[in-house]
Amino acid sequence: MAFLSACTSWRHVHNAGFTFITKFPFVRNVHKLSYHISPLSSRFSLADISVKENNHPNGPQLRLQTHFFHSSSPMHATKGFRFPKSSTPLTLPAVLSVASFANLLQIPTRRILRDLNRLGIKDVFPEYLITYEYSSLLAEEYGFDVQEAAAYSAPSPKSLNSKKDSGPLRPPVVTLMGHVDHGKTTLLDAFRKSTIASTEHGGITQKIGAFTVPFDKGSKFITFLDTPGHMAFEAMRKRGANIADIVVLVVAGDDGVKPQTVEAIKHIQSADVPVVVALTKSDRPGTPIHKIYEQLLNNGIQVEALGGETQIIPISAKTGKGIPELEAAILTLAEIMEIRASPRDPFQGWIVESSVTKGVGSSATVVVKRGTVKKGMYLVAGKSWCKVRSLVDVNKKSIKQVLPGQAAQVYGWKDLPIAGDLAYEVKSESEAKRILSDIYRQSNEQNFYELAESQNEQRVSALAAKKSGPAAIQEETSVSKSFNIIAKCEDTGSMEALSDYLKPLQFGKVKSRVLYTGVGPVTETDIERAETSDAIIISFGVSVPKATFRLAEKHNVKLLFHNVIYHLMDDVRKLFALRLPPILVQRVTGEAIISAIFDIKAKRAVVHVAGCRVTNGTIEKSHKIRLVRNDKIIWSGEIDSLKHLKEEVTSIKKGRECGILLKNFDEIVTGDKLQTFVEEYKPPDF
Ligand SMILES: Nc1nc2c(ncn2[C@@H]2O[C@H](COP(=O)(O)OP(=O)(O)OP(=O)(O)O)[C@@H](O)[C@H]2O)c(=O)[nH]1
Repeated sequence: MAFLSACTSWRHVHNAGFTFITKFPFVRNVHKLSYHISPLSSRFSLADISVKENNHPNGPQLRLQTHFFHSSSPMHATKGFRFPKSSTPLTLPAVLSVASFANLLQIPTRRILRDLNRLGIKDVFPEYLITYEYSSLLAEEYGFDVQEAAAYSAPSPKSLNSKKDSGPLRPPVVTLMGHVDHGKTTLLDAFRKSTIASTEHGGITQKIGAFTVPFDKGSKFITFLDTPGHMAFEAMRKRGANIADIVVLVVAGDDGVKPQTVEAIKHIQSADVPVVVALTKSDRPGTPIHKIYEQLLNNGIQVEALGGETQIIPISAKTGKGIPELEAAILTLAEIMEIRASPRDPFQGWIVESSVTKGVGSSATVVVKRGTVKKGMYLVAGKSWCKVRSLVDVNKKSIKQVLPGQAAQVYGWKDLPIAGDLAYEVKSESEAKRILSDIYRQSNEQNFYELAESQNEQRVSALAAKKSGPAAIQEETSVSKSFNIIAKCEDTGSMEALSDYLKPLQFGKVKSRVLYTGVGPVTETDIERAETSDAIIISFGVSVPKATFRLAEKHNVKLLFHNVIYHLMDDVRKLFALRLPPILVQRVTGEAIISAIFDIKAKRAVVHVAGCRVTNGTIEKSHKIRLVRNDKIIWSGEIDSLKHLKEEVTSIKKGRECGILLKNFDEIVTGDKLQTFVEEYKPPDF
């Protein structure tokens, strides 16, 4: 097994025996298969295994070639079956059941089951799913010429940040990046003379906004992308850096370099994009400029004032100070970079955001990197295509075309493309459909492989658990505990951010499981699915009508609605904590300090009674009590007697004095603290 996995070039191994082809992502199946075939070696003389890695168009492949040669080989010795005389061409899907495979090959199912069994694949049945590498192996051994389906043929995009483009200069795409609340949107407002920042939910940006702003009396333009600073939106920031020609890194002068500034710098560096630093809020007193220079330098920004090439421009979006200098710096940098694109080239660009509007359908914000988008054109992006129905610019004005370096809303998508998808022009509806059918086929293959793998794995572990008895079954079920979530969002960008936050949630053996996410309102189907799968539903940014809340309540489904990511995160964590096994905690109900010790004669001996003043809460006689000395719990137990003056009482409130006799504990000293407490179960802090 280890031997097979170690092979990276043609090798020959004696005493082995058949052929299979596997794509790189499923190489781990090689291990499984090699495990499965091991029983064979004792039964058959197997001839030759060759392993080769080559440059297949679908990615690296491992090809293992072997030949059954022995007369006792199950395939060759099979009675009553005539192999195709010459190799008959056969195309196999990614995954199919044993029964369908048998049908396709016109070989009796029981014979295939038996041969699989002999190959070491035990407990197979007609519905058992076999993946391509198994089916192709078998089919070849039955004499078929297995042919692979055509590979995905979408045009591969040239680098969209190519500096080699010819054509006229185009407006630069400038992404604003930085830590939350450092002033990105307010800076954009200053450029646009708008007031977006004041209208945002929770005062934070939660989606990428694209705005084309005129400068120099309309002779020049810059297309700005505003990115969210909250930690949850890392994927959007990364995308923002990848799409940008230039990044403006926003750092608040009064706060300096913070975690999301550092993260933004990493994305800027990995996208290899030039940067200008805007030192915002410089109207506030005491901006420690040199400290910030050092922080930036320590994170790889070569500050101009310290001999590097990156300009740091102090600005105030409130007073307008430094704004013209920042604008000039961006335009000069763009001129030096000579960002060119021909409007006549085939269109290529990026989807930066996408959403569904009731009555209008799917729309996507597209940034054009080269070529022109016009009404009537055919576009493909991700798994969607579109005949451009209408175009709307950033001022919500209907336009006829979008030129390179500009952003606009494109309407007419058949399905919703996803933020971050590459968008490109195709010639016709039929070309778009052909490309998409290839894309879908590939993605279905991947899904099928995963489905088959998980089903087969489940079977293997179920069998193992059955053999090991009830304890193993118990262990298995406790591992698979999950906090199921269905999430509906306003747009694909927030859907991605929410998924990125939800998917890794885990505490001990309890894990989150995002059943699915979608764009649009919560539907009755979502509620029914949540009910059957014991899931909560999250609606992020899409308001939920009262009737939907009522329906969810009727089905006993928890439905959360939030506009602001950090409020949503708080609530999700609370609900997750409720699914965790509760922990036993001691809640202190009263505290008293021992100020004197009285020796009292009891029936047979002298006992020490603690003379106390209650300093916090109420001392309840019925509660448990513990003694704390030098911040350490020395003892815990029960109260034997609680007295106010001479009267036995059940409780004593803060500020009053009392005498406490502890049950079976006598070693008290003045200054000790007595705490009454109750024990309760509560969800662990998560
Ligand atoms: N005094 C002063 N306040 C500013 C300046 N720029 C932004 N602010 C304030 O800083 C706060 C945050 O500003 P935003 O523009 O929303 O910050 P942001 O970086 O876009 O925030 P996120 O997008 O949520 O990451 C707001 O209260 C602004 O009014 C500035 O130059 N001077």
